[in-house]
Amino acid sequence: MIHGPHLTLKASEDFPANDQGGPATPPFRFFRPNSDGDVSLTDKAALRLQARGLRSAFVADLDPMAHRLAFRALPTPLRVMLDDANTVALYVPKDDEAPALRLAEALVASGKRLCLPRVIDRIGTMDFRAWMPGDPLDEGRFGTRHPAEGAEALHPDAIIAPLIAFDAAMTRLGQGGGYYDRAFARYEQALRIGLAWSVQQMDDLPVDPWDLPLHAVLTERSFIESDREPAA
Ligand SMILES: Nc1nc2c(c(=O)[nH]1)N(C=O)[C@@H](CNc1ccc(C(=O)N[C@@H](CCC(=O)O)C(=O)O)cc1)CN2
Ligand SMILES: Nc1ncnc2c1ncn2[C@@H]1O[C@H](COP(=O)(O)OP(=O)(O)OP(=O)(O)O)[C@@H](O)[C@H]1O
Repeated sequence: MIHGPHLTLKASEDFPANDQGGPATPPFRFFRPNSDGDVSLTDKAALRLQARGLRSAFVADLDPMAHRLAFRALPTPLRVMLDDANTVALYVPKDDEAPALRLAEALVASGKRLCLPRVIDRIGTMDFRAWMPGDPLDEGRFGTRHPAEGAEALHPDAIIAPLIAFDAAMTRLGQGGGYYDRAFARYEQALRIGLAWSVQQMDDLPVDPWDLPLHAVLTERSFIESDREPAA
């Protein structure tokens, strides 16, 4: 539907190279699998394994100062994209995921209500519960954390989502539970914004029929925006 060659990208904001004192990292490119290869790199599970390894090596190698500074600011094009969004969903990062909660203060300062996902069951259902910096978090499934019991359920206007990998067509590869796919389908008017380390960008991820493309991805180096109308 929305995927395809018509979906071209512009780098709306490329952060100055190495402005955070971090290592210069060339964009990673996956080798396309060849037809007689014995490892299918198009297989989502194999891609997840490799992408997790890359992400973890990248984060381990990151200069501590660069890590501390990453994702601290809300870049102007993202701020503009979020102009009409009252309620923004962040996530509590685990493992080496991009540190989404660092955006919380800036979002609150620009008048947004925040919410976080709460996993409801093991078959892919989650909802979004109100949260403010400083509010307590409960332990959830899969090592995730979510707002405490009783936090108000909110309808997000923008969903800032974790990911394992993304590509130039704004395809998102997640943990494989389908939690975000379902949330994107349920809140189909909401903006879908991926948050990732730049090393998580790959060439041509496989697309399943239920995959909805992201509207933008924010990395520690750039803000990559799809050129189609947001929340169409
Ligand atoms: N930080 C964060 N929160 C999130 C997600 C996420 O990807 N990251 N989710 C995105 O969907 C939802 C939770 N779903 C998740 C599904 C699988 C795993 C995961 O790490 N799976 C491990 C096995 C863990 C286990 O079974 O205990 C794995 O696949 O190796 C994490 C979250 C909602 N909250
Ligand atoms: N809108 C939907 N409704 C019902 N099931 C869905 C929907 N979207 C995806 N699924 C199911 O979720 C499962 C996992 O999908 P996929 O491998 O694309 O997950 P993912 O996007 O990587 O994970 P996540 O969204 O949890 O980060 C698939 O079996 C798929 O059938």
